[in-house]
Amino acid sequence: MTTVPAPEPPREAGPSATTPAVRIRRALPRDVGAVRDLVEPYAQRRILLAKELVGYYEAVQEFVVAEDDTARVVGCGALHVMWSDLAEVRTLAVHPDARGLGVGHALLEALLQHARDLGLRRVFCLTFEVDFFAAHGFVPIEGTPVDAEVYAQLLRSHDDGVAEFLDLARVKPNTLGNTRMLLHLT
Ligand SMILES: CC(=O)SCCNC(=O)CCNC(=O)[C@H](O)C(C)(C)COP(=O)(O)OP(=O)(O)OC[C@H]1O[C@@H](n2cnc3c(N)ncnc32)[C@H](O)[C@@H]1OP(=O)(O)O
Repeated sequence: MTTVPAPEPPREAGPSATTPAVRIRRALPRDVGAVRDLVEPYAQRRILLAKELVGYYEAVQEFVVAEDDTARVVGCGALHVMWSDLAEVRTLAVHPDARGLGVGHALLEALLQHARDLGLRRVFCLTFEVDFFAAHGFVPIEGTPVDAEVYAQLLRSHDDGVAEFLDLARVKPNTLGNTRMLLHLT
């Protein structure tokens, strides 16, 4: 569990400098409703992958959330392990009121630290937010960064996110315009 200090005051016009501190912590099953409410508007705009409510409960142990000093969940993100050395950052979302204040950065850093703690070497993401991820060391890639044997194993997954990672035809409409990015952890 990490406590994130109060974000720096906005550098330009933006939310008030009185923005409360946020705390990054593991998501609990009771957070699922708030996480779904956070993600849903972005999913409707096809920025994030839509999920059924049951899907959030199934994945809750992959999630961290950011809560403000009123215990309101203002951000979330997940780390999904793909293979022995590889995971994907998923469902990173910050409430529109809280964007541009460092909450997304704090969530992503927590997920990347979790990846390091798990002994992973590489983290993938599929995103429209290329500059944000590039600022954290991700670089755009082409194709799927696994060998043919691992690719064949991953094809056995029923997970839509894995299908997107593999760039399968059935999920191409979900991924149009997204950039595939990879980070090598240090
Ligand atoms: C793998 C995936 O999940 S891809 C999907 C990613 N999610 C989305 O696209 C959903 C919609 N977007 C969002 O929810 C958010 O904008 C995110 C998650 C992309 C980023 O979260 P935010 O909290 O807005 O990001 P954060 O504030 O940490 O950083 C954004 C920018 O604001 C800047 N910033 C940070 N703190 C402050 C501050 N106090 N004042 C002004 N700017 C600031 C950062 O430096 C950064 O600038 P940069 O992009 O030039 O480096």
